[in-house]
Amino acid sequence: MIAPPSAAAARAARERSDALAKPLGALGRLEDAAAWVAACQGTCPPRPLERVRLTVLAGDHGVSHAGVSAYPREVTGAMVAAMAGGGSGANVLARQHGVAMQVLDIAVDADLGGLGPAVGRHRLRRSSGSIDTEDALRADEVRTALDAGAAIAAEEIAAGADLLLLGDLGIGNTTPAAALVAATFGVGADAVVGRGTGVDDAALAHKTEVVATALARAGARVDDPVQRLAALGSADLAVGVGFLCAAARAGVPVLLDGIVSLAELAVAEDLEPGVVAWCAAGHRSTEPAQQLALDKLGLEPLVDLGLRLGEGTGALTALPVLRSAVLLLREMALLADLAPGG
Ligand SMILES: O=C(O)c1ccc[n+]([C@@H]2O[C@H](COP(=O)([O-])O)[C@@H](O)[C@H]2O)c1
Ligand SMILES: Cc1cc2nc[nH]c2cc1C
Repeated sequence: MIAPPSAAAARAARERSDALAKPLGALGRLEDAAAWVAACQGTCPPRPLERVRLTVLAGDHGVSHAGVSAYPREVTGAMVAAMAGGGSGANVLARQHGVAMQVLDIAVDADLGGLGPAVGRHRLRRSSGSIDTEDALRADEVRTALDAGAAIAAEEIAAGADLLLLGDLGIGNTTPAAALVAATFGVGADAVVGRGTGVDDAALAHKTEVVATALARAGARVDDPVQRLAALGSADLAVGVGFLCAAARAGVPVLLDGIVSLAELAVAEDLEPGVVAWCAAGHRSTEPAQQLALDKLGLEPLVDLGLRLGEGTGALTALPVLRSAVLLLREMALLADLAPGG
């Protein structure tokens, strides 16, 4: 069990919130958000979230050859290059909000060596297995991926981070993510599969079949989180699980993104109970699996704008809201200090 954030700091934050120059509860869920940051930092009022870092984990998926996405597999490598060059949606928002951002090629089906050594320094393999017909990974590859995720989180924390953001990039990745959510919470493919990049009705039905086939193929092995990642996950998803576990162990809070980060958290919480307390939900994605995981894990997202881009863009969009919550708790006057009569 991972040690929880400070209950005493959360209590102090609630008391301070109640004492601010406003009607009781008038800042709504911003009060919850500020209390979460205070609890994670173990201090009230919490420090401003100045040093924020985003890691985008990129990988390809065997199922992207199986008609489950609206876009071809080649987009993954092209988007990693765009991101390394600063042109993705996530780059725009990271620049706007002063977030240090990196993209890592974990298992892209392309040679991205031309982007320089940093992008590929945690590369594990070329694509992951097609989960409807074979395991995504061997169990030893899952363990290597979990260790890589922990090493990436450690690098980010060593660079100085008040808050970590986790993003994803990979054509087809909503299929293994949905399968992991279904297996974790014991629901069927129908309850988790969504349109991802925008598949039509026929492809949605096919994608549901692919997830159902994968779940049937994996069988009872999915009760074990490592076997679940091996059977239904991918290298990049397993790295994300290791990243979340390590951040929580180190007591560094994480702002989550869409379906992939929620699937990663669902498995992480099984692997090391207590991770979820160190995570906040950035946004509500359009994917049913993300909404199901949010509900099951007891998380309420900060924003709900119909985003379905991935890359960490939902977390980046929510970041100013979280920052506002912290500043309000730090800087507002107290009701008791107001001059009588104004
Ligand atoms: O974050 C989300 O909830 C989300 C929802 C739909 C699509 N995506 C992004 O789109 C890609 C996966 O979609 P798909 O249809 O190829 O499985 C991948 O690069 C994700 O980052 C992301
Ligand atoms: C262009 C494009 C950009 C993306 N960014 C994350 N997923 C993506 C999927 C596509 C297709």
